[in-house]
Amino acid sequence: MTAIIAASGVSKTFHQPKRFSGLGGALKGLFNREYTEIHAVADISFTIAAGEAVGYLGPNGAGKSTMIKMMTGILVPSGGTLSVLGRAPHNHRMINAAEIGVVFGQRSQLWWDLPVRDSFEVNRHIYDIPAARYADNLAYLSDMLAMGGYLDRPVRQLSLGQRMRAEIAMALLHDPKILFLDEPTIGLDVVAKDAVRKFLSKLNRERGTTIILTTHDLQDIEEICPRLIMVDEGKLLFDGEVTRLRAALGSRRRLTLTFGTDPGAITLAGAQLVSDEGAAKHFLLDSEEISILNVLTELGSGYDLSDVALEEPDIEEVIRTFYQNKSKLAGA
Ligand SMILES: Nc1ncnc2c1ncn2[C@@H]1O[C@H](COP(=O)(O)OP(=O)(O)OP(=O)(O)O)[C@@H](O)[C@H]1O
Repeated sequence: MTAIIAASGVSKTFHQPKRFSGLGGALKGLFNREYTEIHAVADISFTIAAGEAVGYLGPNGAGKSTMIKMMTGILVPSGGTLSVLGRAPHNHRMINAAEIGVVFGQRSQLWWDLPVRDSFEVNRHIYDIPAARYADNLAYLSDMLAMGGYLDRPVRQLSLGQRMRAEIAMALLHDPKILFLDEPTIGLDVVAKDAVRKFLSKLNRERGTTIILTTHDLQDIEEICPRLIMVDEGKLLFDGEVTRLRAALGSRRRLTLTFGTDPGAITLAGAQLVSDEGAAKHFLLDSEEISILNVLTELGSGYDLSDVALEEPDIEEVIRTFYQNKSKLAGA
């Protein structure tokens, strides 16, 4: 697959004027400008292929929005090279804008007092979308995002969930190859989050639209993005499949064996008993290699086993372990 986004040693440094306290400090600041350097993005490299869905994750101030703003051409990198669809985005903002879609969860692109449909019409003119394609896309998006009931209502009357669905539709009317989303589910309730996630996942699968999203919500990653890029303090900490992250951290799967009657104490090689409720026993498996078949063979016959459940470690737990074990990942 060809890379449609390539970042090589990309960095972004902001220079913020130092503030001094008190009146004397304010005067000092006027005549003696000193700056603090903020390395919002520091030497980040990755490539993204067409059709991928990638989650960009990190704590507050990690540099996620700054990276998205560079990829969309809003900010100019301070160092390194960045290419989106074969071009440096900040040098080709107009052409770049025609081929990408952008959704900023906290900033609306819709016109507040106009009906949703009118905002869409504005984009139709800006992007010069042919009438038939516009009609097709509007029908598809309106159906997929269940917007039929509110297309003719002013944006200010919409719920946050309705508005977010309209924001996403607005960003997709011109058929962008890449959709960037900065915190698309922030502030939404569970039902609205679910609708947004299902749609994005379907869009990626059915239309092959490349998706890059930043989020604090790990469930966004679980449901939309097989690949995860993690950053902290501007630096790249992990880039790979969520499953590889789990394996690298040794996060363990949880096995629950349920019996018709309490079989008493049970020990299994390769598994550690973490809680014993009599008829239900919970184990943590020591490694990725152990399968249910291994366990059942180890257990042997003669047990009144009624259910076996194997759960992947919760992603929240994986990420927590990650931040506690950053160094372990260096060689992962
Ligand atoms: N225009 C700016 N001028 C100065 N510093 C900035 C500017 N924009 C961002 N920063 C700083 O750069 C760092 C990274 O900010 P950024 O918004 O990219 O982080 P983030 O990971 O998106 O955070 P959050 O999850 O809180 O949105 C922060 O320390 C922030 O204060």
